[in-house]
Amino acid sequence: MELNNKKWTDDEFYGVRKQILNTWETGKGVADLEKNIEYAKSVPDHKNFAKKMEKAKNEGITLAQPRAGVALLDKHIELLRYLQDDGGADLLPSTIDAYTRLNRYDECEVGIEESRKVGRSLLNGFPGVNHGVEGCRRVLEAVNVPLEARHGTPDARLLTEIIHAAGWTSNEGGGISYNIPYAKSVSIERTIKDWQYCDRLVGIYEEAGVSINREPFGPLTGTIVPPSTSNAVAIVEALMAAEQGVKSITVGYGQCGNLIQDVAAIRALQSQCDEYLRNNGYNDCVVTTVFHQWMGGFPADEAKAFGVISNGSATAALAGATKVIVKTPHEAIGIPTKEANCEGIKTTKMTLNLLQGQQLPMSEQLKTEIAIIKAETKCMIDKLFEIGKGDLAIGAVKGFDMGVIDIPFAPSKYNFGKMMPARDNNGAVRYLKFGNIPFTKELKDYNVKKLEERGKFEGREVGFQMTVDDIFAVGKGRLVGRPE
Ligand SMILES: CCC[C@H]1O[C@@H](n2cnc3c(N)ncnc32)[C@H](O)[C@@H]1O
Repeated sequence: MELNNKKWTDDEFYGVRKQILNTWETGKGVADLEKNIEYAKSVPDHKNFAKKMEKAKNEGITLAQPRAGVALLDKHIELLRYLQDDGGADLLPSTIDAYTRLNRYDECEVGIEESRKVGRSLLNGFPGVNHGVEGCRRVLEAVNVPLEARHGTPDARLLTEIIHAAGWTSNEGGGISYNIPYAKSVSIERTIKDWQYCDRLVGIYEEAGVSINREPFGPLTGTIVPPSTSNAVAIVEALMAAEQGVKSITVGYGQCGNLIQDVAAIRALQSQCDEYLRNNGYNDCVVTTVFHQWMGGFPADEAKAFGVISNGSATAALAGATKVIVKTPHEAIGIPTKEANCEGIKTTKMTLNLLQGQQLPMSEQLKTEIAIIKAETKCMIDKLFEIGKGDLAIGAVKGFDMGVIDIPFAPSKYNFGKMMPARDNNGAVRYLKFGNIPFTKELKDYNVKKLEERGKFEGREVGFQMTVDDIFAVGKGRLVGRPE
């Protein structure tokens, strides 16, 4: 099938569906799409992700959502109920394990078996495909808030069929955001097509009256990604999802650390995503935003980790993000215990509650940062439309090949890999090397000027050593990687 940014026909969709459902035995359990939709229709409104996100946006509140996932079904249910009841999570995940993300369901079977033997999770997440629609429905029926699959799966087609048949009304990911940061040699054409399938499935549920939320993965490599780079990817994935019939879209952004720039990134993301959707004829989408607490290196000291978590929560609230993704005091170690995960949520909710109703007021500085982010984002997206001759999917594939969008520190061989970021003297993330990103001269000059201010302050050359120092800075307890 040729790649293009057009809604799939029924023949195209159902042709692929038959083949997908045969890739693991649990695919049989979701063969009847009508029955799947009937079950999803039975999910009450308070457990519908799209509805809860829209309500939060209208009320101006920021919801808290953790990450969580373990191998065994009963343990996973116990974990989610604990995070809901003791932590106060407004929304729940099921973080899917790495084998599932690579479609290695046979390894999941082994992992589940071994986990049963030793009585603890030997998988780094919940193997949703192996537990099948029955298992995933048990998870949904055991909790009282909406449920989302969070993962990093280039080919999530079978997982998506199963989770939505189980009444999970949100799915994270996208053809770019779950490829470039997660895979080494999967083509962007392949993953855009596979995620068009996932989005078309959501469109079919929507057309049958079941609202389902889609969340492109905002942070990407989570390593000082400039806001306009991650905003551009989020908006491109939102546009491609809308073409397949998705109506509820949560665009995301990973905290960078300078308060004004982070607030500007969320404000720019919300308004520019609305604008691009409207200008491309998608007038009935509901766009919300998600702010990911700091995704880079964390301090091992738990008290300091709580400082990072609180800081991220405050930024999310002041930005007016619709939801915030919670980190835990075990971030520097790895997968958190349920207690540590719970503490991360409580710290987050305490900060959100204290700031409820407060948002950072507009200022000259904030206005400038919003304008810079929007202008940089526009340069990238409009170039994709141009080289795709109006087709965004074709433009995205060509654009990555040309370095029009270039994600720092990405493992994918399809990423251009010439752009390099670094923080300015206030910690805002700027472009140190532009690679082939098609910025205007004034935008390039702005970035250069901001980095030269830092060089002058630190008494050193502007260069890659700043980037290296910035990567380790937060783990060492500061934002800007000052020379030692
Ligand atoms: C892109 C997401 C990275 C974050 O995702 C967390 N994460 C991954 N897997 C699990 C899990 N099974 N339970 C709780 N958190 C998890 C990591 O700690 C990191 O912060």
